[in-house]
Amino acid sequence: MKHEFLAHATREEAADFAARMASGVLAAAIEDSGKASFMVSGGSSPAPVFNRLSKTDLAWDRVTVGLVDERWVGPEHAGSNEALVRQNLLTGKAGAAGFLPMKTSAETAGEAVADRVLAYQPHCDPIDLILLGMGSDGHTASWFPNSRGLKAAMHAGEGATVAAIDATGCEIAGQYADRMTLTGPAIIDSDAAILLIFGEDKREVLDLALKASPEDMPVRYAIDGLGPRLTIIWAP
Ligand SMILES: O=C1O[C@H](COP(=O)(O)O)[C@@H](O)[C@H](O)[C@H]1O
Repeated sequence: MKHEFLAHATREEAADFAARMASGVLAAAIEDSGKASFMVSGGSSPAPVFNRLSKTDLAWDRVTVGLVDERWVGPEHAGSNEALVRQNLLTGKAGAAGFLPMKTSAETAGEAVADRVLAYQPHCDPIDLILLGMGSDGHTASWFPNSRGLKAAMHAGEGATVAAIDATGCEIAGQYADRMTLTGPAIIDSDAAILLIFGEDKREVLDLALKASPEDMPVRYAIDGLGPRLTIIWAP
């Protein structure tokens, strides 16, 4: 069985739907097990969903929010995914949620992997909900085509929740080459997933990815692995 694809007329409607779906999934997980893990992406797409969720009634003190990936810069940096999440999601009602950073004081993402694998393990067993994005090169998380560490990250062993990526030379990664990302097993074992994409250009990228190999367009690996647990939400 494959993913569900939902096209909305506007980005506002898509963000409303994604926020409603996310709060429903998290509430069900809390009802089931008393807690929920919510792994979120950075980049430009998720902020409208974060803003809606931050105003949503939920037992946020039972939710642990973590990152799908991080650029190896501190939270004071404009490119930090942690900063985006703190400013847009972890405010208001959602301010009661716990937060699991990826960035540590280690010099490089690689040096922090062992520590972050352990920190993320209890919350990836499996992840209750993951919010993915997709770049115009077909990357998701920090799985950049042709990046160093991509294969090891996608095909990591069970329990290896995070990995380092060196995206030097990958245009879309820009100045943020040193990164940490959730691994293949962490992402594709998630109980539920949303892939949020905006714009006609990204719909074309998605169409290409559905015909491409996971190595060329790594979002394909997440789409195939998640199958019916994935909802793709798109708006022009
Ligand atoms: O660098 C990143 O890019 C992707 C896609 O971002 P977008 O700006 O095109 O929405 C994002 O999912 C990832 O978390 C981020 O680090």
